[in-house]
Amino acid sequence: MLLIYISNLDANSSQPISPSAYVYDADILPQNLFLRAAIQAREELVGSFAKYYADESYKQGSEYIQKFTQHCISQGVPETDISRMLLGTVFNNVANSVPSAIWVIYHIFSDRCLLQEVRDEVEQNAVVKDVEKGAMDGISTIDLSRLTNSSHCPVLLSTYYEVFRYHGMANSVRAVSEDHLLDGRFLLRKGGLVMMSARAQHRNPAVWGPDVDEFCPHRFMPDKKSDEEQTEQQHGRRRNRINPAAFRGFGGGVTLCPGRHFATAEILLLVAMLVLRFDIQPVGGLPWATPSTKNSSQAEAVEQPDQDIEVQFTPLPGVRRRNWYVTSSGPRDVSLLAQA
Ligand code: HEM
Repeated sequence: MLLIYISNLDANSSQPISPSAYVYDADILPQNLFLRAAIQAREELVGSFAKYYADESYKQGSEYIQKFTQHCISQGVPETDISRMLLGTVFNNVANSVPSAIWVIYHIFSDRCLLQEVRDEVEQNAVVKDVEKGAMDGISTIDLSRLTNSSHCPVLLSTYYEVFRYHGMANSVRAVSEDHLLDGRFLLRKGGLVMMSARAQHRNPAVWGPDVDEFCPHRFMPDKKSDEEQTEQQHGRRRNRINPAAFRGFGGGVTLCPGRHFATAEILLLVAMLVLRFDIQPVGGLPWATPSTKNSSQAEAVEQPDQDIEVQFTPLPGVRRRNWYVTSSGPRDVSLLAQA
């Protein structure tokens, strides 16, 4: 087996691709020898989930677990495979959704101006019903479709995408099904594997511009086209805009993450609840420390902070005893998540 690692795919450019490393030939890395501890840990978890199903404990599980299991059963998935699939979804939720949520919360709350912008747009555009019962009590309803729509919550969504651009580190793996000369330079041999690093793509200045190494929450704001740009487009010329294919936060192609809308809904709802209900400050006082990420597991799609960030929640006045409901009124507009 041949594994090729491509680190500099520039989706906007026809410049040659520069692989940073090619590695490993000839099936010399048998899994059970080199990955023994990982495989053993995986099998232990699968065993625990199998017991969870065998003694029907899952029936006391969350609605998510119930629906997941019912779906697997209705699709004829064998019982032994359900516990393996459950391990996959738990891994995705814990390993990817949790650090992603942490980064969105961190970036919004550590920037007072950004916090105010997000708070204002969520309050004004995503809270659709506010039935007051008294000064403190009340029922508020958040529309998930508006949270995930760039015409209603552009700053929140732009910050969300920027988190995946800046902290995304997925390595998409593809098997080579036939010999192929990539870009006229690199021979991909049938039977080999190709790994594509999102981190390299997300840090390519040719695609993202000179501020590629900065976290820019407004980077993905919907375009407000200038007159000049509109004229350029009318004449069939296109500016060098961000190519959606350069965004690999959730991978791409046929293995584009099928959990992306679920993850987006749960993260944006959590963030909306936090900005509407709390102020969050670091326990040790300002400024916020930026945690390092050098110990991040390469198996995960998003960097993980090396240190805990201890924070203090202060409830905002006026919303302490409010009940919150969630509705979903229409289609989402998460264009960067829709690309295949
Ligand atoms: C913020 C959270 C998440 C991130 C950043 C993320 C990212 C990714 C990435 C980068 C891939 C690889 C795509 C490729 O190779 O091109 C992937 C695949 C996958 N993800 Fe997610 N994911 C997240 C959440 C979830 C959740 C919550 C689930 C399930 C409940 C899920 C289920 C899957 C599955 C099943 C695949 C494999 C798809 C296939 O091979 O066809 N993901 N994800």
